[in-house]
Amino acid sequence: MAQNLAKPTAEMHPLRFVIERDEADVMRREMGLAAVTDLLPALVPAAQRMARPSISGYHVGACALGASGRIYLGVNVEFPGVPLHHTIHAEQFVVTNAAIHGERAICFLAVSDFPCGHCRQFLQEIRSASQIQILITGGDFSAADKYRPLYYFLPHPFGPSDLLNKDVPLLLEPHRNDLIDEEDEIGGGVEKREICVNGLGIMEEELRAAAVKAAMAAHAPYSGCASGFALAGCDGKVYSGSYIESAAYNPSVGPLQAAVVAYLAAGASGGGGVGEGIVAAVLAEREGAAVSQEATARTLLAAIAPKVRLSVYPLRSSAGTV
Ligand SMILES: O=c1ccn([C@H]2C[C@H](O)[C@@H](CO)O2)c(=O)[nH]1
Ligand SMILES: [Zn+2]
Repeated sequence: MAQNLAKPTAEMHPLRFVIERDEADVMRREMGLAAVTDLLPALVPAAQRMARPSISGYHVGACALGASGRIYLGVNVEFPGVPLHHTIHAEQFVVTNAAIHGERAICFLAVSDFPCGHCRQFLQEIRSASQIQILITGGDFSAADKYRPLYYFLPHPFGPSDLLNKDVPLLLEPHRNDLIDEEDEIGGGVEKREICVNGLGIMEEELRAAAVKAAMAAHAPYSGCASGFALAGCDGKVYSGSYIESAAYNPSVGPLQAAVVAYLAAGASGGGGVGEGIVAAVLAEREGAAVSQEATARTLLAAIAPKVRLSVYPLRSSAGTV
């Protein structure tokens, strides 16, 4: 299908995945737009151009406005060599991007295409999801005229309230999973081994701590398998992401996918493959839970960064549940 990704308004600005409130206001005024909600659809083509659809060639872009006033961009990311279910949808990317940056709510969302059923379901993990206002900028249906609430796109939803008590935190709400880091317990912190790559010294301990912190923040109320993933780039920086479960299970975003979102959102991968520049990887996950991310994470990591060895750190739940 032909996709028109060129739109002059979005061309004017550098491509970034997080736009601060003040910057968004400057952009809005420069573009002569009345409201920040008009800026979201204007940025969708810029988001589309940053997509990584190396299998389909189909660029999906999403722009979300957070309660903080920040704008988050999201794109679809495809992974050649592994099954299609590893794909990150643009809507999943934008929500994961917001979660990584500590956003507490998403109010408005502009997307280049209709969100698929799986994305409509994924959005249900956010409290009051049915009120999120969504505008579609492309497609045959002329929905670009106005925002409509998520319940218009997904009436009669199945969601967290079908499985969880009301007091369980939902996605974007603060999580503090009750986990004990076994390495810390046994040795008072792992031996500080240096992984020297490209002349850079990257502390495994720093990666492990980032992965554990991400696991503490994971949204895993259905399996209890909280997990987090940390990647090191050849710039010596650490990028981490938390596992996000869906009440319907299948639309969940794995911890490595979440870390890939952090990596791409920071512009760390350059223009090449998604895994370009990744030099080290760490998974921290609760052991003995009903599910495990390790095998899947190894498969995906081998596809995007074949030379990188994965370190896995087990975590224990102090309360017996997460
Ligand atoms: O809601 C949707 C539907 C599809 N895609 C992506 C997934 C895949 O990369 C490509 C073709 O399905 O479009 C999204 O990002 N969001
Ligand atoms: Zn989707």
